[in-house]
Amino acid sequence: MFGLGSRNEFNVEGQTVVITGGSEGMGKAVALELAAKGANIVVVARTASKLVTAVNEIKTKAANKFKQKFHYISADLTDPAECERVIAEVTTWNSGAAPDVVWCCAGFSRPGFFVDVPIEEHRQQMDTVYWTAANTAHATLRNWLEPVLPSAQMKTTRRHLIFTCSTLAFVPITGYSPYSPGKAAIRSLSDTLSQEIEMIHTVFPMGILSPGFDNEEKTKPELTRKLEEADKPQAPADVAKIAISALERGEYLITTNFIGSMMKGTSLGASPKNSIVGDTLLSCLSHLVFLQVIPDLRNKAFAWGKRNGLPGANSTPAS
Ligand SMILES: NC(=O)C1=CN([C@@H]2O[C@H](COP(=O)(O)OP(=O)(O)OC[C@H]3O[C@@H](n4cnc5c(N)ncnc54)[C@H](OP(=O)(O)O)[C@@H]3O)[C@@H](O)[C@H]2O)C=CC1
Ligand SMILES: CCCCCCCCCCCCCCCC(=O)[C@@H](N)CO
Repeated sequence: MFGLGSRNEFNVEGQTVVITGGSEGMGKAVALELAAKGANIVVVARTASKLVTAVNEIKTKAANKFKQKFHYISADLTDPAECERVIAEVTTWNSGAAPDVVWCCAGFSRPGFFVDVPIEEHRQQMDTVYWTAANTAHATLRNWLEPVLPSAQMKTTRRHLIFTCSTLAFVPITGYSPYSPGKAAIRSLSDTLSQEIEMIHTVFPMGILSPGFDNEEKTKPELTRKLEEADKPQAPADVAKIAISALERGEYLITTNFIGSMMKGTSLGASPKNSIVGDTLLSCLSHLVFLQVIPDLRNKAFAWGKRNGLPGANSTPAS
């Protein structure tokens, strides 16, 4: 938990890993990295054609192509029954053994000012961001924690359930109101589960140069772009590598760059820490930094509002 040892806390060689949202972006990058480390991989997303292409690419990265297996399942994870089906199908495919690692990467953002985004879309974002993760976690943990008769017990490897959040769960930015609340809910679920089980980790990326990012740029307000200009979006492969190294060190809340760590520091609260000394110092330092950052963000928003008017003022009223 404290990341002090040199032991690899996330050895996936020979293990079976399920990655939701594994057909593109960060999820696919995670799949490619873990295939190269010797894992069997199952990627899950809705669009089968993208999954087929992804699996073919993931296969080429296998450390041992004679031993490793690859599979995809098309499912809409906003539906809890679909998550149960996914875990059951993986278990059958895996010769009756549950997956060892489940990494929730599914999700995307549809930015816009709160009043400009129809209320149904806010609810859909909660489904896409929070419920895909919570449904997957629920189905997985029910499977993992199911009591087994002593005579049927077998030695299981160390299991890991990993959520993919966003640093917006630490520091919200205007324009992401359809999205950040779902990510903040994942963080809360993660902290709650960390008191129940030891196998939970959550990754908080900054911008990722993925197909999802290209899409969100289409509806992102100019002000949002301005407020996040300090962020230099990272390549999916870099985000995957940095997150996996942190998992190997046994970290719990994982950030992928300096600004992300500052955002975590200022919002660490009662979350379990990776390192008592390191995280406490980070927290102190980031609180000092944010004394200046918070008014800066607010002033930029105020100045933008003065120039452009209130959100919603020019939008057509809901019918
Ligand atoms: N891009 C960014 O800047 C950032 C992204 N993140 C988070 O990181 C994760 C990965 O993002 P990114 O790399 O951009 O991903 P992409 O948007 O590029 O890919 C999203 C993946 O999720 C799948 N997916 C979406 N909805 C569902 C659903 N209902 N059921 C099953 N699968 C679904 C998509 O496939 P399909 O559409 O076929 O279902 C696809 O495989 C997400 O959780 C995102 O919120 C965090 C910080 C920044
Ligand atoms: C030294 C400290 C300075 C701190 C400045 C704070 C600036 C805020 C940057 C916000 C960046 C948001 C990245 C997440 C994006 C995301 O999750 C979406 N792209 C969704 O896909």
